[in-house]
Amino acid sequence: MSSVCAILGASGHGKVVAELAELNGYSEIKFFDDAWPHKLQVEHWSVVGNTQSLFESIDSYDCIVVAIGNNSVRYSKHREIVEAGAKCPPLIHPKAIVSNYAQIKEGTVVMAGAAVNPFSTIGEACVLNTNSCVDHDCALQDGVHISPNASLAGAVQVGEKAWVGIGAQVRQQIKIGPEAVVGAGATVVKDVPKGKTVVGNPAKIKVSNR
Ligand SMILES: CC(=O)SCCNC(=O)CCNC(=O)[C@H](O)C(C)(C)COP(=O)(O)OP(=O)(O)OC[C@H]1O[C@@H](n2cnc3c(N)ncnc32)[C@H](O)[C@@H]1OP(=O)(O)O
Repeated sequence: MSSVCAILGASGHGKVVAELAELNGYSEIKFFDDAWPHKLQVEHWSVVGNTQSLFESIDSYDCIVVAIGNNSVRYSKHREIVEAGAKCPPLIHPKAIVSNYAQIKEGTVVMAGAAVNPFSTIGEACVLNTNSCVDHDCALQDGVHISPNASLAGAVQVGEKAWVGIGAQVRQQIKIGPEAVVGAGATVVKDVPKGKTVVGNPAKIKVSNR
């Protein structure tokens, strides 16, 4: 029997999510994007409607993933579709390593090479991107993005909708506030306040953001 995955957001990230869904056994992929009907295709997959048409057909899908890079938009759209009754199981790449003792909530995607170690918890609509590492006892709230090759040491806490940039590293037991941004390549050795952007090694609050 065919199982269908709907993806909201016909973006580069959406393409990675489409292949991830195929690897998770979904035989049919349907994209939705507000650029429809102007945009009808993303690579070989069809864009079949916009956000409104997705809501109108929400019961038709075995899995719905919001593949929008912006953390706030992704999380709020995810909540709207969940409240409308969508099924949003997490998608985990067969070559990701997720501990049996970790917890991953709905709407989250775990890309190739990512690792999640024991007793870490990952909220809803998060992105654990390619080769990212979430070590033991971390707690990630909803809507977080850990970019490719970024690493969290043990017991790091990441607040709702925070973004850890590509190749960043975070020392054990650090708290990253909600909606904070850790810049690409940063080394975080102090807590990051809510909504602030930090860059560099050691990471400091970006001047324009103080
Ligand atoms: C699969 C995927 O593609 S997932 C996406 C992966 N992408 C990422 O992880 C990107 C993360 N984003 C960043 O690192 C961004 O550069 C941010 C958010 C830190 C800053 O973005 P912006 O506010 O647009 O900064 P902008 O590019 O205007 O640069 C402003 C200054 O900060 C510096 N700066 C920007 N980012 C960094 C960084 N990561 N580390 C050090 N300095 C930086 C710039 O050199 C510039 O300095 P200058 O004023 O002396 O010339």
